[in-house]
Amino acid sequence: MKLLIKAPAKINLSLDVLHKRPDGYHEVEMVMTTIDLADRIEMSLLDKDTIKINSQNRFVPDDQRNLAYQAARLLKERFNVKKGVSITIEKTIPVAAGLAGGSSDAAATLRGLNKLWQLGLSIDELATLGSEIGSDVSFCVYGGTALATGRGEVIQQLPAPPTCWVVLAKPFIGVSTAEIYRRLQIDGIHHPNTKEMVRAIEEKDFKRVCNHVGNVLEEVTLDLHPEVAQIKDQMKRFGADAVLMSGSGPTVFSLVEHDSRMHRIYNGLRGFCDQVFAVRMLGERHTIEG
Ligand SMILES: C[C@](O)(CO)[C@H](O)COP(=O)(O)OP(=O)(O)OC[C@H]1O[C@@H](n2ccc(N)nc2=O)[C@H](O)[C@@H]1O
Ligand SMILES: Nc1ncnc2c1ncn2[C@@H]1O[C@H](COP(=O)(O)OP(=O)(O)OP(=O)(O)O)[C@@H](O)[C@H]1O
Repeated sequence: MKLLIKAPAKINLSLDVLHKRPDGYHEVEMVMTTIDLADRIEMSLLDKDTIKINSQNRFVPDDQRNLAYQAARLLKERFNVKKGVSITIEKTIPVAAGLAGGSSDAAATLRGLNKLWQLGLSIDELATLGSEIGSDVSFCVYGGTALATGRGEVIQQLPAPPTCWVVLAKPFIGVSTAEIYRRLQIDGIHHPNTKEMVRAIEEKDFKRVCNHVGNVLEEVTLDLHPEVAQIKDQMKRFGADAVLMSGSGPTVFSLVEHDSRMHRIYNGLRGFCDQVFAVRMLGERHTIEG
């Protein structure tokens, strides 16, 4: 038996850090949404009781470091599964880019194996399990658009944001999420207005969404990698309606209403960046399966 499942990337429309917690994580308030840029995960049952990971991408580990492997192992251990699985990851989402690629592969693996191994778990149960793998995994289990709090694992669904283009550009660098959080100076943070972002989405007000994008990790990554600021400047110059770094970076995205400007930004950034994409947001939760 075989299953093919999509693992979409996310962007953070806003990302705020409230304080550092005693467990070392940061208490966050984030508005996240999935986009039409996805890895394809193929899962097939194995007679042998093992987890096999295959990927052509040289940056993707094929052992227990892979978050998809960790998802399969978690389900096997927790539910005493004696079957094996072969997981092939066709990577489209740039690696270590702030787009939750690994987290989404893990979430897709949880959803897929729930079917393949006939575990009968609810989506909420899968999301709770996902939080044991990484802070972004719970959101990725649901997909769609959400307000994420706690360390990122407390998910409150939101309606689809207003329709627009998302143009993404990733410079030739990778970023460590742990290092960016470590370097963040909590005092003196300029907090984005999360409530206003949520309201703008609920009212499908594109201009207001654009006015309230914000990411407190941006400054930290920009200090380390000035090329991220250059990409932001270029996108603004080419006419983006809003420009922001996603997650801990280094990928920068712009929100664009008009097709002509989307083309201008996309063509202007190609050649200058490692990878450039122009995609739509997926909107609400139910659209991500398949
Ligand atoms: C930057 C974001 O991607 C935004 O969506 C997330 O906050 C990070 O999510 P993630 O990569 O799934 O994070 P995890 O794998 O759980 O943690 C990686 C590292 O980031 C730091 N980390 C992560 C999440 C959080 N709320 N506070 C933290 O301080 C911790 O040092 C942790 O060791
Ligand atoms: N399935 C996977 N795909 C990509 N990278 C993976 C995967 N599993 C483990 N990794 C490891 O995780 C690291 C971070 O990769 P990933 O693409 O998930 O980062 P990210 O998009 O910045 O994550 P986030 O936005 O959640 O912080 C990589 O350097 C890689 O070694």
